[in-house]
Amino acid sequence: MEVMTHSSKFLLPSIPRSSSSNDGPPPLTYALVVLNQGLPRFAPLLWNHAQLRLCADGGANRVYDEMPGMFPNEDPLDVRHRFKPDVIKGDMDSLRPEVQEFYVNLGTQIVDESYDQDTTDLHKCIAFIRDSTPELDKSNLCILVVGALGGRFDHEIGNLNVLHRFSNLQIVLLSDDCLIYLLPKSHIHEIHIVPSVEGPHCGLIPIGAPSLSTTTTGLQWDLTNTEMRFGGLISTSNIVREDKITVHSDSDLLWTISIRKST
Ligand SMILES: Nc1ncnc2c1ncn2[C@@H]1O[C@H](COP(=O)(O)OP(=O)(O)OP(=O)(O)O)[C@@H](O)[C@H]1O
Ligand SMILES: Cc1ncc(C[n+]2csc(CCO)c2C)c(N)n1
Repeated sequence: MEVMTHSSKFLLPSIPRSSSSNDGPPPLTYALVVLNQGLPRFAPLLWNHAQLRLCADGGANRVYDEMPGMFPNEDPLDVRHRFKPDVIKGDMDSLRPEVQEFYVNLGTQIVDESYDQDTTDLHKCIAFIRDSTPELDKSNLCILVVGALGGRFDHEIGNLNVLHRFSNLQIVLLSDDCLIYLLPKSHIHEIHIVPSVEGPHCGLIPIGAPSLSTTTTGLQWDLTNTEMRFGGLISTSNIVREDKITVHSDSDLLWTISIRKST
C-alpha cells in the first residue's frame, strides 16, 4: 500500500522543500478558498502561498471587510487591490453588490450558480478547482479552506461532508484553532508534525463509516488494530508524542490537530 505524506508547513512564513535531496515528492501547489466567516489571523500568509484564490459567495465580503484591518498602517484600497480573489463562486445570496462590483472592476471572475440549491458554496468552489485548467496539477494540489469551523453546525457538517465528497482531492479545513483533513483508507498515512505551529491536541474520527481496524504510531493513546465507531470509541483529546505520526485504517478517517496560538 502506498504512503501518503502530510504536513502543515503551509502555516510557516516560507515553505521549506520536502527534503534536502531531489528524490522527495514534488512540492505541493496550494489553492485557497475563503468562506463566509471571520478570517483567521494567518489568512494573508495562506493567500500569499496560494496560486489560486477563490471566495465562496459571502467569503468575498470577508476579504473586502477584514483584510484592511490586518494591515492597519496601509491604505485600505491598496490592501484590497493586493488581495484580489481570482474567482467568486456560489449561489450569490450573501455577496454584497458593492463588493461584487469592486472585484469585477479588478478582473475577478464571478460564477453565479444560484440555480443549484442542492450543493453548498464550498462544494461549488471545490468543483471549480477540480474542473479548472490542467495547469493546476491536481495530484500535487492542496486546497486550503479558511473559515470552515466554528459557527453554524449545519455549515460545519456540510464542510466535513465536502471532504468525503471530494476524497480524491487533498483538502484542509481550517479555523483559527485547528485544522482537519481526510485520511483515505486507500493509503498508509505519514503525518509530519510542524511543532512550531500545531499540536499537541489531536483526534482521529471515523465520521463516514465505522473502522474495524485502525493502527497508529506517535500518539499518546495509540491504536492497535482498534475498532472505532460513532457511539463507541473514537479518538478525541489525543496528544501527538512524536514528530511523525503514522495511521493505517480500513476506513476513511478525519485527522484533526490544534493550531498553536502563536501562529
Ligand atoms: N458559520 C459557518 N460555519 C462554517 N462554515 C460557514 C459558516 N458560514 C458560512 N460558511 C461556509 O461559507 C460558505 C459561504 O457562506 P454563505 O453565507 O455565503 O453561504 P449561504 O449559502 O448563503 O448559506 P445559508 O444560505 O445557509 O446561510 C458556505 O457554503 C459554508 O461552507
Ligand atoms: C435535503 C435538502 N436539505 C437542504 C437543502 C438546502 N440546501 C442545501 S445546499 C443549499 C445551498 C446553500 O448555498 C441549500 C439551500 C436541500 N437542497 N436539500
